[in-house]
Amino acid sequence: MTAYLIRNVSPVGGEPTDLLIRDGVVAEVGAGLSADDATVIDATGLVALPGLVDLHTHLREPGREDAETVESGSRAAALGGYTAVCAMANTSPVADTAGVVEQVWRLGREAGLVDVQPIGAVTVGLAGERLAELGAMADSAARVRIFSDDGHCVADPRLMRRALEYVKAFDGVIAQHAEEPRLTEGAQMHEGEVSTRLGLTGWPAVAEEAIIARDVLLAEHVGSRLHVCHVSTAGSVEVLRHAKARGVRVTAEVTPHHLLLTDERAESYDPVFKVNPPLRTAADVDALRAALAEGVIDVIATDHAPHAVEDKECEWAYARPGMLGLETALSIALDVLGPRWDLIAERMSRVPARIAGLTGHGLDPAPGVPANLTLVDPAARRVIEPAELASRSRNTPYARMTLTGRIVATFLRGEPTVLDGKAVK
Ligand SMILES: NC(=O)N[C@@H](CC(=O)O)C(=O)O
Ligand SMILES: [Zn+2]
Ligand SMILES: [Zn+2]
Repeated sequence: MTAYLIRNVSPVGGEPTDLLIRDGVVAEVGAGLSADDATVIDATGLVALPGLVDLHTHLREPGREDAETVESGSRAAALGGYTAVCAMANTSPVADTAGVVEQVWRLGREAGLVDVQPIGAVTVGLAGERLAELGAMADSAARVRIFSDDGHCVADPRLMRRALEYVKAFDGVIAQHAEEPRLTEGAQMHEGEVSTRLGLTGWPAVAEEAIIARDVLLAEHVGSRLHVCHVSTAGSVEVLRHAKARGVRVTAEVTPHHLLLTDERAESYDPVFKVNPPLRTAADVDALRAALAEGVIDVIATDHAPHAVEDKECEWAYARPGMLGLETALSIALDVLGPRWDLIAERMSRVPARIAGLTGHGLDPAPGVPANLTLVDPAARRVIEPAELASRSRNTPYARMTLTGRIVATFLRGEPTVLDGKAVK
């Protein structure tokens, strides 16, 4: 195993220093280190973050390997500065058995670019009728702790209650896609002024807020853990604030796109901007940003949702919802939050690692800590070229935009997965 000496890097909240990485861990931290056998990386001007952790990634394998594979998605993640991703269960077959989650987990190990932590489905086939084998998935080699029917809402309150009760035994968490299905039938975009003008069926904010309100009450009632996926409205923030003030065990995520883009993008009728939940208003974006800074929203999660060209480059009404996120998330966070590195580390690494129970991740470099970290050049600017992305899909909403910040290197347990901004394998 090669040792690496990272020279003159800025740790979060500290003065430039050197890091020596050896045998998978951070061996030494301090100015003026030397090691004859180490490969030296001049990191002047770079920031060292704990490796990013994504609570919400769609890797599409098994079933839609044309859109993404565990390997291609892992490479996109590493290039985005991630060292761990949680893979959503809406694959084909659905990840609702120990067999499927173990398959995804093994594929992640084989790719060896990030730790792939499978999420298990809450209900069999995501059909919302019967609980899946949550215990068997938790006991499997994949050690599943997060369960989600993402893509679908666990709409039946009795099933949701039973799922919350069930996962308490192993400190699991239910990650809810909050969408009251009866309020979003045929919905194409956010319900508001723009949808009225365009004549597209609206997805009202209340369809999200009503489910979050119900679920925080259920979580409180049974004393279990709830995580809310892709929060998108100002009203949801108020419900979460209220629940947290009451001590409910609820955490929440926001995506980069909901922090940056608004429903006005739909005016282009470009389906790249079609996503679930839909892009909302500028007032919602402002509320989400404030909630993220304040901690009412705990983490940024990408909801990286690759789709094949034929599912995306078609009429708006027929296009699948979802956009890529892994390779651009840090740049969007930097744009939205500014160079508040401690806040970025908190929202994109430390807190998501804690929610997922990934004990080797989300740790700032210190002697003996697993060397999961990423080096960022905050001054670099790059133009996003969809064809140059590592993802197998091209549905980025940032095509040809100039973004600030670039991942220079990522280390997974001391081994580089990215060097000089390029994937190592
Ligand atoms: N976000 C999306 O618009 N799509 C996701 C499903 C989801 O996250 O709900 C997908 O799987 O494509
Ligand atoms: Zn979802
Ligand atoms: Zn999703």
